[in-house]
Order: sequence, then structure tokens, then C-alpha cells
Amino acid sequence: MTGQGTPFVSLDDFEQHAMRNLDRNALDYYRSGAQDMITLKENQRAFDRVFIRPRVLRDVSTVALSTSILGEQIASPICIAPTAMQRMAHPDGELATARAAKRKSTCMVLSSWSTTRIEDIGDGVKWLQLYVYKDREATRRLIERAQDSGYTAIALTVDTPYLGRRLADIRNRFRLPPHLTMANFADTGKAQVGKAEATSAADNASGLAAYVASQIDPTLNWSHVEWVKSVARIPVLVKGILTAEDAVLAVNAGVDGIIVSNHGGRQLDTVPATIDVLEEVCRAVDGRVEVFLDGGVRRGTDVFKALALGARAVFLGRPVLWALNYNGEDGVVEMLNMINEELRLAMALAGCVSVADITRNHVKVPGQPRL
Ligand SMILES: Cc1cc2nc3c(=O)[nH]c(=O)nc-3n(C[C@H](O)[C@H](O)[C@H](O)COP(=O)(O)O)c2cc1C
Ligand SMILES: O=C(O)C(=O)c1ccccc1
Repeated sequence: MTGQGTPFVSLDDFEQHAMRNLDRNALDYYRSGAQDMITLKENQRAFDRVFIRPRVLRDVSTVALSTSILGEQIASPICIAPTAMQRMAHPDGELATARAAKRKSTCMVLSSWSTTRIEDIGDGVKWLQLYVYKDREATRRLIERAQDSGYTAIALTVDTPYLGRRLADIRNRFRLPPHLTMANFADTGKAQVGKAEATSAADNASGLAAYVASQIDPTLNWSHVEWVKSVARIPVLVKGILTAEDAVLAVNAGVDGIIVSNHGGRQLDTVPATIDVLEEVCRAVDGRVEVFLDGGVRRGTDVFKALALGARAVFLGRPVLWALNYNGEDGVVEMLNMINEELRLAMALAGCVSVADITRNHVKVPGQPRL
């Protein structure tokens, strides 16, 4: 938008810019999905199969985007998903993202694999994304550090007992550039993502897969959710639920929220698009906890559809990385402004003047007539 070039008109333009600007190691890591990337593509395509049923003649001269998540007020239901290693996209990395989130009064989820320390993120609505590490004391310390630093929820990622198979990262032998570290682990000697040795074609030569295998506890099970609940004094959400069955187990385990996510198509390939399972999850949850969605959200109409199908708010993953790469903090603000204005217009044209006005009857889903 800045400068003399053609103005950016959609979130896709930020990605196109990053494709020309980012180095291969980082670009492939950020863009990739697992295996054949069926789920990655499906996340976006599935939104196109949902149609909006607009209501007219409703005085849409003012449209309010504000809402609350887990009791905290935010300016819009468009939040920021945790993505690891943001300093590969821009030198200011997570700091820039956090400042942008604060300027827009929205929620940022910090990845526990950030290149900025938990303590160094300024104020604002912020949650910490957590993995259960083999080192249980280190995991406990992360929760405590988050609480001491003003984070208001823990999002426990449950879809990554192992890293998904991302072919480009294997080919590239992905590494975190040597000047960067997994900053939250600086005191444990586990902050470097080294080069993996590929000994056979079947080995996963991505440095990240090896790092994950060495750090994350693959015994991850429901007792760990209860353990995190017992340690944390702030709400705990599970991130990575895709079925009604697991949603019920999560509610029974006492979680405070569910993030419907397939990890941006980066874990198990050929799982469904998140928008296609959102309603199933919401029905199973039946209002007992808030349900969120991420995956493939690129336009205001996508946000509208997710809210209509039961999401309290949505989270953006890759678009934040593209915007960061484009112009740091200001780039992320610009990207958020764009999708927020798209949402405002979609709501107005569909006859909704507040987030609470968006109902199930505002969308038509293939094979699921509901009226
Ligand atoms: C580069 C990248 C890194 C990610 N890192 C994490 C992470 O550290 N923890 C996590 O729970 N999810 C991680 N995710 C998944 C996102 O939180 C989110 O589920 C996904 O990106 C949403 O899809 P979208 O990119 O299509 O918006 C990552 C995703 C990407 C693209
Ligand atoms: O890349 C990812 O999707 C992810 O969640 C991750 C983040 C840091 C290290 C390993 C995996």
C-alpha cells in the first residue's frame, strides 16, 4: 500500500510479495503443508463452498466488530494464531506482531517456539501456545512465566505429537538461521535447531522434525490436558480438535475453550477443512465453552462464515507472516485493517450490525440445509 506500486487489495497480495522477497528456507517452511498439501488447499477452498444468505433493509450505517473472548474485550473477532520463529520473516519478529495486535486491540497467541522471549512481549491481550515437552519441569516453567508476564490463557496444541511430513523442509534440510534461537529455551541449552543428518530417503531431514522429536512428548494424552489444567491458574484451551468426539472429551476434561484447527494443513494431510467440521464441534460442545477456528481464513467473508457456523473468533496464521515480511509492525496493522474492513463490509451487506447479529441462518452449507 505504501510506495508507488500497485496497492495491495487482498491478503493474497501480501503472500505474493513474500514469495518474491523471502529466502527459500523460510518461505517454504512458512508456506508448506504436510505431504500432498490436500488439507492446506482444502482449508481455503471449503470456505468457497459456503454461501452467505444476506438480509436486506436493516440500516447498516454503523457496524460494530467488537466482541469478547474468554471474557476479555477485543476490537474484532480476528485474532493472531501462534506461528513459530517469526524473526525469519522480519528482524522485529514477534515483537512487531505483538505491537500490531495491541494497536488493533486484538489477541495475539505467542508460539512457545518463538524467537522472542515470553517476557519481552509488551502488554495487550496475549495467550501463550504450549506444547507438552518431555521435560515436564520446563513445561511447567513456561506456564508460570506466561502467568507472571500477563498472558491470560494457555492454548495447548494437541495435534503435534510428531511433526507432520513437509516435503519442502525435508528437501531444504530446514534450519533456523544461526543468528536466531528458540528464545524461550535459552537457559536450557535447547534453543538451537540444528541440522539433521539424513541417512536414507525415509528419514526426515528437516532440522525441525528432528528438533520436535527430541523435545515433544509423544505420549501426549488426555491426562496431560488435566496436568496442564492443574498447573495453570489461567484458562486452558486445546488447539487442534477436529471431531465431535474429541470436543466432548475436551469439555469433560475441563478445558475453557477449543480451537478447531488442523495446524494450517501442516500435520496430518487429508483431514478435512476446519470450516467443514466447525459446526459438528459446536453442536457437540453445545455452548459449554467457546469454540474458535483457524485455517485458511483470508477474507472478511471467511470470518463471517466461521462466526455464522459457531466460532467465537478466528485466528490468522500465515497472513501475519507475509505482512510481517512486507513491513513489520505496520505491515501487520495494514493486513489486519484490510481483513477487518472486509468483514465490516460483509456484515453490512449481509444485514448484520454486530457480531451477535450473525446467525446460522446467514449461511448455506452444501448438504446441510438448516432452516
Ligand atoms: C509457519 C507456521 C508456524 C506455526 N507454528 C505453530 C506453533 O508453533 N504452534 C502451534 O500451535 N501452531 C503453529 N502453527 C499453526 C498455526 O497456529 C495455525 O493453526 C495455522 O497457521 C492456521 O492456518 P493459516 O496459516 O491458514 O491461517 C504454525 C503455522 C505456520 C504456518
Ligand atoms: O511448524 C509448525 O507448524 C510448528 O508448529 C512448529 C513450530 C516450531 C517447531 C516445530 C514445529
